[in-house]
Amino acid sequence: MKRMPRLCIAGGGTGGHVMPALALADAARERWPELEVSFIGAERGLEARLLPERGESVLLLKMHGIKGAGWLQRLRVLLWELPRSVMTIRRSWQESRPDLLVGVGGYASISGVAAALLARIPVVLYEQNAMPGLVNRTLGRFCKRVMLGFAAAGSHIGSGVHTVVTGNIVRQAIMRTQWQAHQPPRLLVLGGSQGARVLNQTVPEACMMLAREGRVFTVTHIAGKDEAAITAAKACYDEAGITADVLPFCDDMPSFYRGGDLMVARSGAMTVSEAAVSGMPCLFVPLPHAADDHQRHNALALAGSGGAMVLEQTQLTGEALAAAIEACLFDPARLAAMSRSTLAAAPVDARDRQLDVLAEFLPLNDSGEVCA
Ligand SMILES: CC(=O)N[C@H]1[C@@H](OP(=O)(O)OP(=O)(O)OC[C@H]2O[C@@H](n3ccc(=O)[nH]c3=O)[C@H](O)[C@@H]2O)O[C@H](CO)[C@@H](O)[C@@H]1O
Repeated sequence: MKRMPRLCIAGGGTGGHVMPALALADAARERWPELEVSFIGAERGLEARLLPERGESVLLLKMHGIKGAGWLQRLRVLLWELPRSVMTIRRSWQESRPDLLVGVGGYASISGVAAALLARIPVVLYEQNAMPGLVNRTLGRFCKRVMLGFAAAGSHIGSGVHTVVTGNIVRQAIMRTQWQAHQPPRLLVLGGSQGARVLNQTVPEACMMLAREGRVFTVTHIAGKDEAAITAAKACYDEAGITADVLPFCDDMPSFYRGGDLMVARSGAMTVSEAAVSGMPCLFVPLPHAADDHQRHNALALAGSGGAMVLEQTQLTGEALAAAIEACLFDPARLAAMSRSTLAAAPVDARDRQLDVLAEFLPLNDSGEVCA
């Protein structure tokens, strides 16, 4: 029987890992229609909902993260959950061994990468952030390539690691969005894929102050799953007479980006890259305790081009945020200039660059088609 070439994408947990994984799968299928793509994820991750909804084939592992966990939980993960997951993965490969595994980060990535290395399957890692995480820095030397979402990450990875700056791969529908000014102006709020408490509290407060000064604008606010925060933010916008949509999660991010003039956001890697490709002017509030301060490094990639401003969470009061929003949202010329600057920093050819890296390790014939 003819055996189709197979790509396995391992990782997930939050949107910052799942969304680029989906974008990569779509791109790979488009370039190589015969390629079989499967995923390895965690039962607790966002992928457990999103991938089956899309009809994707996914092996979901019973795994917990170790970030912020106590030592007992860490030991349990490292000595029990990780080896068990590796065995589960290797068993699943008895029938359908992949030709290449891409580790996109998150809980399930480590198990997938470990299983692939043990089975001598080529591994490519994908680091989305401008400051690479410990796992990629450590495992990188055992893998064929490490694809970098931001060029700045390169200087933080050891010399024994083969890195390729590809940029972050953004879903095609978001690539097609184009920034345009609206009247009245529209403010977007995005606390990453899980919401951000500080934005849920401070942005409605700042908006209330602006409304009291007679400013007219609308708000779309993605707040995460915290029901109490959603209710409180809605009440604040209503009291100020602001037309606002507050939602826990948005499944239509292209419309979200199309519908805004300025975004206040956390600076997760994909938020920053999506803002760049859609030309979205931004006020970023980096997560202060992100590992190695990676959210600040991500934000600086756009701030350096002039398309974004970075606001410190420690100094983020309603007044300070209101002043920053005021300075941008009601100045069409400034917004347009910021939009041009974000676009100039956009990873426009990340898709091709990532596929070119994968092509080095997939079984392809001379015409670049996958071969059985
Ligand atoms: C708290 C935390 O650990 N955050 C990390 C996590 O962020 P997080 O998961 O928030 O990731 P990003 O900001 O990088 O990306 C969020 C992704 O989810 C999508 N999205 C978001 C909200 C929504 O309602 N709908 C939706 O589809 C966005 O379009 C984007 O594709 O992974 C990132 C990438 O490694 C890191 O930079 C962040 O530091």
